[in-house]
Amino acid sequence: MCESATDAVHPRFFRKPEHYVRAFKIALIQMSVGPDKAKNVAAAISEIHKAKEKGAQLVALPECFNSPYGTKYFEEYAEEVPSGSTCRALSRAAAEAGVCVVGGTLPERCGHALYNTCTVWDGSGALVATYRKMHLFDIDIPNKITFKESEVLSAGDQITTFDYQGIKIGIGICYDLRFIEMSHLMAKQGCSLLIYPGAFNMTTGPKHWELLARARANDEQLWVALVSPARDTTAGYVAWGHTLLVDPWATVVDQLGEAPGTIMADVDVNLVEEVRSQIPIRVQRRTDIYDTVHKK
Ligand SMILES: NC(=O)CC(=O)C(=O)O
Repeated sequence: MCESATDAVHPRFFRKPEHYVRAFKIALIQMSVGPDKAKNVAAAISEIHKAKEKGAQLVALPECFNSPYGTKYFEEYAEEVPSGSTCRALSRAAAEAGVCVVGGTLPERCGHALYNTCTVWDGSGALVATYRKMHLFDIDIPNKITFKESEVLSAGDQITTFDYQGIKIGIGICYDLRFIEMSHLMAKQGCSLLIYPGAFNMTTGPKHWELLARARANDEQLWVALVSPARDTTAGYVAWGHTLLVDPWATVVDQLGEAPGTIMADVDVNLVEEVRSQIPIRVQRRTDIYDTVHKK
């Protein structure tokens, strides 16, 4: 078998660990979420196993997959991370299926504070990352939608990435998608994929959901996955749905509609390198004139 030029010159120093991969199969689960927490969690676990059977190696769930999305629900549905029953179920499912699980989000209780939190589990069921939504969803569009997460939630303050078999993945939650500085810093930290569990609504969804996913993919030349709950028109907050995957060329690889469903696709990091080498904006930035800095 041919050795690559790099291996031939520096056999010891440049060889990547055996478990590193260049591509993997991702499953994005757009599931229905209702008021019955146990039923929501059981549905998520069942979807993780189904995705594994179809070949998924990393499975991502939507924002608020164990609770309806709304400030009046967070206190009642909140759990401690990682000791709560939802986290224990996610850990068990990840270990039984042997897949990495990006556990959407759940309302987290920590002392007196509540957070909108994403947990990430590896294929042995170990917690590898916890991310608390950093930009709270406080908006007021008269006669359309007014929402104020900050009435009950506290904001996280840690940009969070994790390693999946040599591929760095960043996590954001819903409204975070609007903040280019955050995605830029995750890209600077080496991410090839950003996953955002999210639940845009019937006003902002059609206007901005796909636009922002493609914008972030194009700005940072990486993969972007947005994972929404399915639409429930009887809910207090009606989610847009439209779970989607965008590649580093900012092309929509697949997008669901409003109904429950799953996107199964290959995420190939070679594409990240292809775009970044062919359109080299990363090395052409005028950081002598401007910059984006990580303060915390
Ligand atoms: N629900 C959110 O956090 C964000 C959202 O719906 C939007 O930005 O629009």
